[in-house]
Amino acid sequence: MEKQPRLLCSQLSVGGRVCDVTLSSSFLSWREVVDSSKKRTAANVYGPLKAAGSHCVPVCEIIAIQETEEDCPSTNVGKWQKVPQNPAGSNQHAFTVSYVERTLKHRWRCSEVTLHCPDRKLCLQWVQAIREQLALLTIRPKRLLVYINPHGGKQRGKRIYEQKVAPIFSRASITTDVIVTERANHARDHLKTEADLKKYDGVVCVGGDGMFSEIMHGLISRTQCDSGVDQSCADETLIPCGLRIGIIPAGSTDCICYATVGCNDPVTSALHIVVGDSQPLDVCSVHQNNAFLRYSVSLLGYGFYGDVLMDSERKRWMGPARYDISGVKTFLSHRYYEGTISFLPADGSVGTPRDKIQCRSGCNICQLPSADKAVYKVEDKNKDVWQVIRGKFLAINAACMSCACPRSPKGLSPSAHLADGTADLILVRKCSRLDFLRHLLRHTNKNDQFDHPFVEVYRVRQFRFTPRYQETDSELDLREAEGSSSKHFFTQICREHQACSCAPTHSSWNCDGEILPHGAIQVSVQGEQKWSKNIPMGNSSSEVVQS
Ligand SMILES: Nc1ncnc2c1ncn2[C@@H]1O[C@H](COP(=O)(O)OP(=O)(O)OP(=O)(O)O)[C@@H](O)[C@H]1O
Ligand SMILES: CCCCCCCCCCCCC/C=C/[C@@H](O)[C@H](CO)NC(=O)CCCCC
Ligand SMILES: [Ca+2]
Repeated sequence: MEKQPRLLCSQLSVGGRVCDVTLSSSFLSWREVVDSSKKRTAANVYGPLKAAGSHCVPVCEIIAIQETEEDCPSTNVGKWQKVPQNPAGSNQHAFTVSYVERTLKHRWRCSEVTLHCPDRKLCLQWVQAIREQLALLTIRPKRLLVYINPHGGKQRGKRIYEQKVAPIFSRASITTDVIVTERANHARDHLKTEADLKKYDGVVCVGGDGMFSEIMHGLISRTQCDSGVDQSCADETLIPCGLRIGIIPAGSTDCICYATVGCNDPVTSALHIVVGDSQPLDVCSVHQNNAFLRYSVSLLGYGFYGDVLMDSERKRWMGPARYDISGVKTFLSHRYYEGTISFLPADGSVGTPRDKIQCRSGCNICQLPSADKAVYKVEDKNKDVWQVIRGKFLAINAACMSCACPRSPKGLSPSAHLADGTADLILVRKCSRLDFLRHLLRHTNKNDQFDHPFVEVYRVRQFRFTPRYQETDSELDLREAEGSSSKHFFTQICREHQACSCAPTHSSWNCDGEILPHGAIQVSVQGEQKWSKNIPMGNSSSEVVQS
C-alpha cells in the first residue's frame, strides 16, 4: 500500500477497544493499540492480536457516514430515549461508517463500524473529514431513474428492490424516481420519448436480460434520435449515450449481470452502483438489408438457442424453469439448419476464443487503444477478407461477452471480452445427439466446449448469416455448382413447391433472450469506444479491484 499523507489521526474506541484511527485521501484504517507492557499470551505471542485488530477500508468503498445516536431504555419513564453509548467508559460521541465488505464468490455486503470519540468536536471533525473525501468521488451517482419489471424471473423484482436495494441507496443518499413497468416496452418507450434524462446520473434496471435490453434500446435510440443519427444504416457511427445503466438482477438468466459482476446478487449490484463502478460493453448492431433490427450485448443464437427461446416463451408462467424444460425438448428434437455464414475475423492482438484468458475489470485487451485492437494492421494480408462457411448446423452462436450465468458459470465463450470490439462466433455443425450432449454438458464443467471436431469458433468483428431458404438464386446456383447435379434438380423442385414435405426448417435468432424472427441478418460489433459511456453500473470484478 502506497503511503498517503494523513488527513486525520486520533485514538478512538471501536467495540470497547482503543484504536489508532487514521484517514488519508485513500484509506480509513483503525488498529487496536497494543499495550507493549501487557504480558504476552499464547494467543498473541506470534503477533496475531495486532493483525486481527487492524482494519483498512478504501475511501472509495465507504458507502456512508453518519453521527450515531444509540437508544437505550430509560428506567424512570419506561420509554426509549436517545443517549450516547459509552462502551469504553470515557467517550460520549460516536459516528458510524458503512462500507463494502467482500465475501465469497464475488459477493459484496454492507458492513458497519462505529467509532466512539471523547468529545463532540472531534466526532464532528471526523464526520466532516470523511464527508469531504466522499464528496470528491464525483463518479458516484446522486440521482437515479429506476425501472422495475414486476414480472421478470420469479416475479420478485419489486420485493428485491424495496427490501434489498432501496435501503442501500437511501443510506448512500441517492435519490430515486421509481417506475414499476405496466407492460412490455414501457421502460423503452418512456426512455425514448418522455424521460427527462438531464435529471439523472444513471438508469437502473431491476429485471433480467430482456429488461436490460429494453432499457439499452431506449437509451441508444433516444441518443441517436436527439443527434440525428440514422440507426437503419449499418455503417453509421453511433453517438455514445451519456447515461450508465445499472443492473439489479431479478430475471431468469441474468447473464449480463453475472458475466460483468461475477454473480447475480442484488445487494452486490446495488453496492457497485453506489460506489460508481462501471464497465464498458461491446454492443452488436443487427440489421437486415438496410433495416435496423436490434442491438445485442450477450448472445445472438440461431438454431438451438433460438428454438429454446421460442419454445420457452410459451411457458413464461413456469418462471426460470421454462428454460430447462424447453432446453431438454429442443435437445431431443435435434433439428439442424442449413445456411451460409460469412465473417470478418478480428486481429490477433485481441487474443483468440481458446486462449483461456478471462476478461476482468481493467482487462489489458479491452484497454488497448481502439487503433490496436480488432482492427487490421496495414501489413496484414487478411485485411478485410471475408471468410465464408456453408453447412448444416445445430447452433450458430455469437457471444459478445462470455455469457456466464448460473446455468453455465464460465459461459458460452469463457474467454470472450466485454469491451474488445469483437464477438466469438461459435458454429456447432450437425452431429449426433450424444456428441451434442457432450458439447452442451461442457458448458457446465471445466472441460473445453470447443474441443470437438464438429465445433468451430472464431473471433470476429462482423458476420452475416443467410439461411439456405433465403439464399438468392445466384447464391444457390453457386452452392449447387459445388454440389451434384441431382441435388440441383432436387433443390429446384423444393423451391418451386414450397409445400412439399422436404421444406426447409426455419429457426429464429435469440437476441439477448428476445425472439428475432428474421433468418438472414448482418451483425457488426460496435467498437467499445463508441459506447464508453453507455455502461452498466455494478459490474467490475472484485478480484481486480482488490489487486
Ligand atoms: N410490466 C410488464 N409486463 C409484462 N412484460 C414486461 C413488463 N415489463 C417488462 N416486460 C418484459 O418482460 C420481458 C422479460 O423480462 P426480464 O428480462 O426482466 O425477465 P426474464 O425474461 O425472466 O429474465 P432473463 O431475460 O434474464 O431470462 C422483457 O422482454 C420485458 O420487455
Ligand atoms: C440437455 C442439458 C443441457 C445443459 C446445457 C446448459 C448450457 C447452458 C448455456 C447457457 C447459455 C446462456 C446464454 C445466455 C443467453 C441470454 O441472453 C438469454 C436471455 O436471458 N437466455 C437464454 O436464452 C436462456 C438460455 C437457456 C439455455 C438452456
Ligand atoms: Ca467482446
